[in-house]
Amino acid sequence: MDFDTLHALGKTELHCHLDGSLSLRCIRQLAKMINRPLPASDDALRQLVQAPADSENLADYLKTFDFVAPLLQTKKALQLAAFDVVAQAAEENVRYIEIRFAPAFSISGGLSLSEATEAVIEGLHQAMTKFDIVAKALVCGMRQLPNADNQAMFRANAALLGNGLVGGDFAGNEADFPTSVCAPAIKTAQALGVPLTFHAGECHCPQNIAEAIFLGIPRIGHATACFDQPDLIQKIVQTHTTIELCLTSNLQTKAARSLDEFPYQALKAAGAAITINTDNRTVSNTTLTHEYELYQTYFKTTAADFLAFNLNAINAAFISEPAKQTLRNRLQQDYAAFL
Ligand SMILES: O=c1[nH]cnc2c1ncn2[C@H]1C[C@H](O)[C@@H](CO)O1
Ligand SMILES: [Zn+2]
Repeated sequence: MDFDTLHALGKTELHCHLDGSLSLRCIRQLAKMINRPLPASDDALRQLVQAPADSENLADYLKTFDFVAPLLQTKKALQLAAFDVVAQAAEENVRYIEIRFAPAFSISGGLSLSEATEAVIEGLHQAMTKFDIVAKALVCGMRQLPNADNQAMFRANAALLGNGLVGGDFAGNEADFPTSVCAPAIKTAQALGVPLTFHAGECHCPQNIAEAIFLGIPRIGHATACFDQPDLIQKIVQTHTTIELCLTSNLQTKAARSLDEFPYQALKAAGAAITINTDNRTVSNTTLTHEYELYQTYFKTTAADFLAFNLNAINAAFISEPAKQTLRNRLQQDYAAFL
């Protein structure tokens, strides 16, 4: 399929970070609101907000996020940011998206942990009235923060569940903060009834994936380190764990040092529920259409595969069964001409 066809295909995205996906136009708008000077040329700005081509690891990649954090400290900024990311997704025919962000990184201007989320939800709602897309929010605990902080964040946000907020995640510094360290906050989120996904396997540590599954988490972001672990892949299949693959991001963080270390083929062959995601549209300089193009080029992924991955995403989405059925019908229609 050519790029225009891939662009036109209906899509779904479970794994997209708000702060890593702001358009340059939105970054300029938010910077202006706080009188922060930015380079005049988009090329120069891009250098500041994209992960460096020579990132050595996840920690290196994550440094890029420090640049936008000060821009996301007011209700208005978070609303505009959420609207902006949904608009980008709708433009490439994403029918359903879950957008995640860390409330703890948006409270230095005086917002509370739940006000930050309310602002994101407001932006998502505004975008849904304008575009043909369903957009929901996930709140991220951060691995490097104390469990008490992540627990406070989930407690503060639990009341918003079902009202635009549909679940939670843990992101951040995996190399220094393994899954076991986060177990108390994971258990708190689960006790509060927060559906969870979880970043794991970006640092050549399959144990972090295994522990997340053991803790009962039904979706794993990345899971890259399972690529040469047949027993773990079997576990993923047996437990019906859905995997949120992020190809470009993995090559940048060196979670996969080559395509051979990317687990797509091994997971697909084993019958695992995989999904395709951008992770960070701006930091990784990608779009979902571009990711589809890469899968097609590298792995000969077909329209039937793409449909199957979209249906996997719908199955694992943190929304009601009737809402899922509406999206499934829509995607079946989208792909009918290509199968
Ligand atoms: O790929 C990632 N792995 C771990 N953490 C990540 C990744 N992409 C973004 N993050 C972090 C940085 C953001 O500030 C935070 C919330 O979106 O999530
Ligand atoms: Zn991520």
